[in-house]
Amino acid sequence: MASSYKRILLKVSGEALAGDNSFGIEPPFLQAVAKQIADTARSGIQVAIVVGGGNIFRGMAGAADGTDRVTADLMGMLGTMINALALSNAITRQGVKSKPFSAATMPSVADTFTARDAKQALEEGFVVVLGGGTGNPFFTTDTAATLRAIELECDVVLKGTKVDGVYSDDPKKNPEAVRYSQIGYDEVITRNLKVMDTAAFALARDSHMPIIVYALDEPAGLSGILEGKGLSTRVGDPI
Ligand SMILES: Nc1ncnc2c1ncn2[C@@H]1O[C@H](COP(=O)(O)OP(=O)(O)O)[C@@H](O)[C@H]1O
Ligand SMILES: O=c1ccn([C@@H]2O[C@H](COP(=O)(O)OP(=O)(O)O)[C@@H](O)[C@H]2O)c(=O)[nH]1
Repeated sequence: MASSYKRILLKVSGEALAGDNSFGIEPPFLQAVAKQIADTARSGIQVAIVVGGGNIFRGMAGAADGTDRVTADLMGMLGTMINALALSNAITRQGVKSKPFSAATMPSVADTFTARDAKQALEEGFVVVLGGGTGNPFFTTDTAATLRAIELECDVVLKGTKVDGVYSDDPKKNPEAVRYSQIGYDEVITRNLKVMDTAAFALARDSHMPIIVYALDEPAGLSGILEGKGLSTRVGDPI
């Protein structure tokens, strides 16, 4: 079955690039993620990526150590930019055109994100890799993913992570937790299911933007998930 999606936004967490380590970028994991993205792009789907930075620096952790939160979040956003450059380059090495954009102005590093320029790049066949989150402190790259998906008129947000969907409780802590195959926005928010933050789910709800949560090591891969194969959870309007 072919995918019905024309343009998708994939959120890749920073930790996915660190593999078994908690810090930095592990080349085999970077290449594996880049290959999944390149395969999907080659199938004709336009792909925008928002990349996290948890493998480099989290603002909350910096603030807990005494750095002021705004400075710590700027450091976190710079971390996401390092990942964006690495991932965009890895996608190019897979033989697919890719262009990084930055939410913050840093002209010698990457073009500054505008929806207009990013959409044009998508239409020209580039995979766009968006670093710098929303460009504002106190936000996360999950919220950035939802925001950019809405701005770029994507059909869906894919959240590639370490678990294969949204569970009734954190599956890493509670082995009794059960996975939903689909769930409504209000239910994830009221049950406080933490696979993405509330701001991201609320933004998605208000724009009716569906979110698919799946494991980055899912054997069906991103292309399979987009064709409805493998394990995942779809968060959307209740049916
Ligand atoms: N109800 C839940 N369903 C699924 N995962 C959950 C839930 N509650 C907490 N989690 C945790 O959320 C994590 C996925 O979010 P992600 O943003 O990729 O990780 P992190 O925020 O640690 O970088 C999973 O590793 C999982 O342990
Ligand atoms: O819009 C944003 C997105 C990210 N960040 C900072 O960047 C860090 C890394 O992003 P995130 O924690 O979302 O990365 P992930 O968990 O996806 O690897 C965060 O902790 C924040 O400090 C921010 O300030 N504003």
